[in-house]
Amino acid sequence: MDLLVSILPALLSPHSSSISSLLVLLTAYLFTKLLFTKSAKGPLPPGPRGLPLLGNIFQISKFQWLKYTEWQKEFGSIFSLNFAGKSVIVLNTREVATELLDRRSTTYSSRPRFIMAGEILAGGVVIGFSPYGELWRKLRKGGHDGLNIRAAENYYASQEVEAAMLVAGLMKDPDNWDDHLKRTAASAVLSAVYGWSPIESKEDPLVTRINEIMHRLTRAALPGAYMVDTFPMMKHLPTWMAPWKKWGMEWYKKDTEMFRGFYDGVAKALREGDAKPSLASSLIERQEQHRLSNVEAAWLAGNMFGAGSETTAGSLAVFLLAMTLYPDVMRKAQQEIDLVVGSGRLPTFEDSPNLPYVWATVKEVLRWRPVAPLGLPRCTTEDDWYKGYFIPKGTIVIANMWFVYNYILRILLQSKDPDIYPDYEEFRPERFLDGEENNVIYQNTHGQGHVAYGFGRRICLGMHVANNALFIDIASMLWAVNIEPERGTDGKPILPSRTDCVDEGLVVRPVPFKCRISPRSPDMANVLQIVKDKLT
Ligand code: HEM
Repeated sequence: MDLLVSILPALLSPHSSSISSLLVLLTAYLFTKLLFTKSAKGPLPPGPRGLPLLGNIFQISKFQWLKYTEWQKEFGSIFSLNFAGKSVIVLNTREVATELLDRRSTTYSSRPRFIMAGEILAGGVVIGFSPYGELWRKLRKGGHDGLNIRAAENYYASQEVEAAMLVAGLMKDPDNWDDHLKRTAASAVLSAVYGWSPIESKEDPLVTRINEIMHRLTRAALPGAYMVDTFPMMKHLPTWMAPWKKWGMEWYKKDTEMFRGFYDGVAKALREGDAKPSLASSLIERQEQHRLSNVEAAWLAGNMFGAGSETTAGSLAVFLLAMTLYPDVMRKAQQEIDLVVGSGRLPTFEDSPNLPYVWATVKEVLRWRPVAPLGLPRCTTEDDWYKGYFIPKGTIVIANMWFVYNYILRILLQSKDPDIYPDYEEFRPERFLDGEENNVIYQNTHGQGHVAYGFGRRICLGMHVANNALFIDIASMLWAVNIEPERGTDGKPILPSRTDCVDEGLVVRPVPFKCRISPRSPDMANVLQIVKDKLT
């Protein structure tokens, strides 16, 4: 995801414009305008007025999901925008997102074309960028095999070890909590993907190398970054006329070699009977059945790091923010853990059925501040009509989860209990539990209770692995430490901002903030011994 937030912000961002890209956009506008005028078969959904030719691109603020939420008030559940001739629709309610992205998923499951990022730099084999079709189906099935809800259980043991390492890191070096979150998220994804042993630092050279690939792809997906994305014909220029193409192809070669190396390493370990369960090992075992080439399988595995690492780390940062602001929630979750787990050992996945409040906290983290508030953009593959509005083939579709996820809860809770209705801005895990501590499953949320993992056929492929990682990390942190606001010299708490966020391209996360992380038990040596026992 990877390119999650980056792509769309990028597609829409006025900040990246230069004179040349403006010219490109203008020309593109004239072509597309002509096309759209000819093919229009009905009114587009309503939307804000834009500038002649350039449409709405300069009206999009830095955090565009907030702007969309504002426009939703004026235009309702679905509105359309014009980005220099490119038609975009934004979905703002559960009804419309479920109707289009879930029920009509044959038409709404493709992605916009990313020529430089997806086709040249990544050889057309990045699952998140792939158009809806045969290749995407193969990749998705292969990925599903190693990441589905059952397969995700194979990674319990390594996720528990990661959580113990996280706790040890936070206890010894609490001020750098963000580094520990990033390390653990990266390490846990690599372990699930390749079965590797934990990495020691977020600066590990392999992690840096994979991060570079993901950031290269993300940057290349920005509009105006490469003219070939506006003039697809340029893809066919010979490399002597197109140095960018040569550069892209060279990186593709190098990155493919690296991903092949990782993949072949797992194949070797499998042959030697020394491989831990992982996505790569499941791909190797069933590669023929999935009809995946070595390169496709190697990139499929390699991509997961980009999709899973920063999203998980960002969500853990949201958790720390919530605990800093909502001490009652922290204490309630700790009480549950103390009752079920006690103080003599760390929580494990065996405790999972007995920790409903911790699970509700995981869901609330994902609902309250989704790290991918716009998901990944979709693209329609057929003309469509919705409530009398025409949605042409090739329209970019954005689900504004920032609004949708709040909206779902508002509507559902309103019908159940009007008293709970106004509090959707609060962090309140109880909304996911009935009075008896059973999980409440809201309809049309793919069993999650929120839509932070997206919709329909392209819903997040790694959501079970992500849920489990969040669960065990959160349970272990709550077991080991208290998380409180910093205090000023006057002893008063300095509360971090509830809402300020930073768009890091890959994810949207809370702005850096300080909090005080301290061991719960006065006997820190004993706790560290328990952690150490877990790690040996
Ligand atoms: C808290 C963590 C995570 C969040 C919030 C998240 C969220 C998302 C979202 C919103 C999408 C777009 C879905 C759509 O188009 O409707 C997505 C796609 C994807 N995610 Fe995640 N994700 C997370 C973790 C992971 C992990 C751990 C992995 C892999 C191990 C992963 C792999 C993927 C892949 C491969 C896709 C592309 C699916 C496709 O296009 O078919 N994600 N994710």
